[in-house]
Amino acid sequence: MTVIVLSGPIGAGKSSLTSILSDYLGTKPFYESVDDNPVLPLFYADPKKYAFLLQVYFLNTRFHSIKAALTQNNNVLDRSIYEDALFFQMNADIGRATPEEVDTYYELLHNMMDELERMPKKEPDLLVHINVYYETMIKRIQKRGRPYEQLSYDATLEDYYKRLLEYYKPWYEKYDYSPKMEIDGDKYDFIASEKDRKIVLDQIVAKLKEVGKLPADWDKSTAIKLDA
Ligand SMILES: Nc1ncnc2c1ncn2[C@@H]1O[C@H](COP(=O)(O)OP(=O)(O)OP(=O)(O)O)[C@@H](O)[C@H]1O
Ligand SMILES: Nc1nc(=O)c2ncn([C@H]3C[C@H](O)[C@@H](CO)O3)c2[nH]1
Repeated sequence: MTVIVLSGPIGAGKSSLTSILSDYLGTKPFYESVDDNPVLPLFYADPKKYAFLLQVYFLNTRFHSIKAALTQNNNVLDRSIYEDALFFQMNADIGRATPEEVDTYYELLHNMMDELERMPKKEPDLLVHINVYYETMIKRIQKRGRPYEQLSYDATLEDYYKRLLEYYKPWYEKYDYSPKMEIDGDKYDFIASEKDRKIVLDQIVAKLKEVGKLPADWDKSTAIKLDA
């Protein structure tokens, strides 16, 4: 049973790579709740009012996803519960949560993490982190075109996105729930370029072999599925 979690800033390419990777490995994708998320547009319209509610919404959906992923066979998760506190802490640090909300959030998070400790499989097998510079992030956000994420919708989003990038570096360094690896999301266009997609998939396969989650002689052309 192999569980891969993806991480990275907004627009880094997590959903896209989740789809590519799960397709390639023949595993099940778990996507972040965005288009069906009723709180997300409310948050971007009034972040101070909705930061806590949005976080509880994401935390709840991420808890469901990680529990399902850790109990079923072979999954890829687009952003996981391990990234949740990064977002909440950043929003709290810029005054979007009361001390009571901060306390309640961390109590809830710790409760959920304790539950995961009791699962037969407790942690993912690999974290794949996509790095992007601010310029790439903005280009991708514009390309995808969600109205409420655009700088033209709210000019303060520039600070928010830059700050988010700063929170990711220490977060990645500290992350120790599983082996981890970084993908250069600035350099590789794994959407349009077949060559780049192959390079990125090869990097991930090499890491899965290194951590013993794929046999050393695994090859896509002859493989049926990931090692159970
Ligand atoms: N490596 C890449 N090269 C070129 N375009 C990319 C790349 N990765 C993603 N994109 C494009 O950037 C946009 C954002 O990608 P995607 O939705 O996968 O990001 P995400 O990390 O899941 O974002 P979010 O954090 O908001 O959920 C999409 O239009 C996608 O086609
Ligand atoms: N505040 C907040 N907390 C989260 O945990 C979180 N996770 C994702 N997002 C926002 C980023 C993209 O706009 C959009 C899709 O990733 O949702 C979040 N926002």
